[in-house]
Formats: sequence, C-alpha cells, structure tokens
Amino acid sequence: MKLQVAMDVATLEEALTLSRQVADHVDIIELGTPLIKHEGIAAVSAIKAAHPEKEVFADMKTADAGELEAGIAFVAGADYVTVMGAADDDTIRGAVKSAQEHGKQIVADMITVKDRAARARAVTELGVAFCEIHAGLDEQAQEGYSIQTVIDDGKASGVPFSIAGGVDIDSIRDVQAAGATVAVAGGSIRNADDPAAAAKELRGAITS
Ligand SMILES: O=C(CO)[C@H](O)[C@H](O)COP(=O)(O)O
Repeated sequence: MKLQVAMDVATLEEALTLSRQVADHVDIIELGTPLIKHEGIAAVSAIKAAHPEKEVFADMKTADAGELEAGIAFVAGADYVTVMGAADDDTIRGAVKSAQEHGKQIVADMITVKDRAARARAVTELGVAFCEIHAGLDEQAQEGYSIQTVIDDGKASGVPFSIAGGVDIDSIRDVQAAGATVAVAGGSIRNADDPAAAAKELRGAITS
C-alpha cells in the first residue's frame, strides 16, 4: 500500500516546507484543492520540480470540463488528477481521455457520493485508475463520524481504491487490511508537532 500526504495548506511556501519534511516517508505528494486554487496550477510544477522522484497528485476535484482541466494539470506535471465521482459520466470520460493522452492517471474522488461502492464500480468501468473513497473535512467534523464508514465502503466496492477521511496511526492498519491501494493522510501529518515523525510512523505501520 502506498502512502500519500495531502497538503491542505494555502501557500506554496508552506507546501514546499511540508513536502521537504515528509518526502522521504511518502510515495505520493498531493497538492490539496485549496492550495491549487490559491497558488494556481504552477504550484503543481513547483512541487514536481522539488520532488521529481515522487508521484505528484493534483486534487483538482474537477466537476465539469474533465478533459480540459485534467490536461492542464497533467501538462503542469501531475501524475494523478482527481475528478469528482459525482460528476457526469462524460466529464469522467473526458478526464480519462486526457490521462491516456499524457500517459497518466485519473482518480475519482467519491466525496458526497451516497452509494460510494456502487458509484466506484461504475466509474472504474469508465477508466479511472482507482477511486478515492473519501469523507471530506466537513463530513469528518460532523458528530458521530467514523472513518470505518469509508473503509467499509472501499472494501465493499470490489475495485481499486484509496482511503481518505482522517487516516491516522490508529486507522492505517485497518485501511491496509481492507485492501486499499493508497492511504491518504492530511491532518494527521500536517497538524503533528513533527510532521516528518508522523509520516515515518504511518509508513512504519504499512506492512508492504
Ligand atoms: O481532499 C481532502 C479534503 O477534501 C483532504 O486532502 C483529504 O480528506 C485528506 O486529508 P485528511 O487526512 O485531513 O482527511
């Protein structure tokens, strides 16, 4: 299972600081949607230039114009680009077409999708590399939230998936046991007193 750090920060300076702290311990470096909105797509190029040996994930959360938006991120240096799983099938098809042209990959973000497992199967048929079974930051803040809901939906999907929704040292083993391809960790790394140590601990909990 790969480990992905989600950099939900506002500035490229903060992102570069964080990525340099944790790069040795992660496989994929994600530029969060707020970072891309604030800094622009050039931030993707800057992170790729700083970490050419790492896979770079642009969390575009594209909801329309899939081919155009994915192409913008791939040209900037992204290896993975997200499109909303809730988007129109044609939006997802367009993003996948762009990925094929660039030799890169589309990930479907299942945030806000009600039946995550069923939609994950459907968008996998459309050609996405894998689905991010995801509870967003606002859903995580709701009373009674448990990451187990997304872990269970990933397992039930029967297709390749990553898990995002507050992955931390207490849940990462369950994420791997469910069969995830990638564990996405944002807050548990970014908000740690020592982000490098937090990423290293997460990495150490992954068995292969
Ligand atoms: O895409 C996101 C929010 O929309 C986050 O990057 C994702 O949820 C991972 O961060 P965290 O581990 O803090 O949940």
